[in-house]
Amino acid sequence: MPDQTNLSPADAAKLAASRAAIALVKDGMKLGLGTGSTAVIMVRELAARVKAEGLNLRCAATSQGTADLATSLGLTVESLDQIGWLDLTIDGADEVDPDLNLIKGGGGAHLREKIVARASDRMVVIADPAKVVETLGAFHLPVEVIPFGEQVTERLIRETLQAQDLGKRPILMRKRDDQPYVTDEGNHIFDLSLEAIPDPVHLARSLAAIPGVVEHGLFLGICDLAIIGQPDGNVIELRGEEADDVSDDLLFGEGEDE
Ligand SMILES: O=C[C@H](O)[C@H](O)[C@H](O)COP(=O)(O)O
Repeated sequence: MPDQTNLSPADAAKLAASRAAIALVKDGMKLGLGTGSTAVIMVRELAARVKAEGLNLRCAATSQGTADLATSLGLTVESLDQIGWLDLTIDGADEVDPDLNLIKGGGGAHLREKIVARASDRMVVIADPAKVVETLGAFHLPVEVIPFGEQVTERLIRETLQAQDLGKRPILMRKRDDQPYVTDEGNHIFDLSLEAIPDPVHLARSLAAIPGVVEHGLFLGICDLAIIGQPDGNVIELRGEEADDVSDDLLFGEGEDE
């Protein structure tokens, strides 16, 4: 297992969060495995624990990349439909606000991630402190769209943003090697630079109502617990109503007034 002292502060924090989340895993559980750099650390730690303790788990992955990694490390990966319903999903996030609302999809996996998270009794987010924000939106909001008619979809997204006074900043099609980025489902992604999302519920509803939009990266009311790792190996847990005060400490420093 990696030694915390050899890691960058961000990776040490991700490792601390991963270890705390994995402590929630029990023998016989059906688990959802997230996607992204934090999830990679978590999957490696999980595989090490499964090997050491001989745990019997069934896992559903939120991306092909995670499925490949987990399988290569000896975890049992099945499709979500084979498993049916999950006890727990552990995933990273691009932003976490004091109400445990999230932006996800920086790695392009938010569609499968949302399906897997909603099919879980519990979703636990693991993150480093940089992911904790007061208001969602500094991170670009990923919106997965069907390639058919995507310029029309972009126009409808722009009109939606304008109607909510969010339309002044660019909408960029995500690219890889100068070509549109293609998701695991064969779709494309528009990244919306919004700076701040004052009413995530309103925006989420409006985006979901656009026909070519498959899924946006706002995860509202889905996360049950956020475990924020610290570079020194400690963790801070944000849950429900307590999250407000604790995330103030993370945002503004312990004991400081807002
Ligand atoms: O699509 C990717 C996922 O939503 C990731 O969980 C998210 O982007 C966080 O990734 P990372 O752990 O690399 O910061």
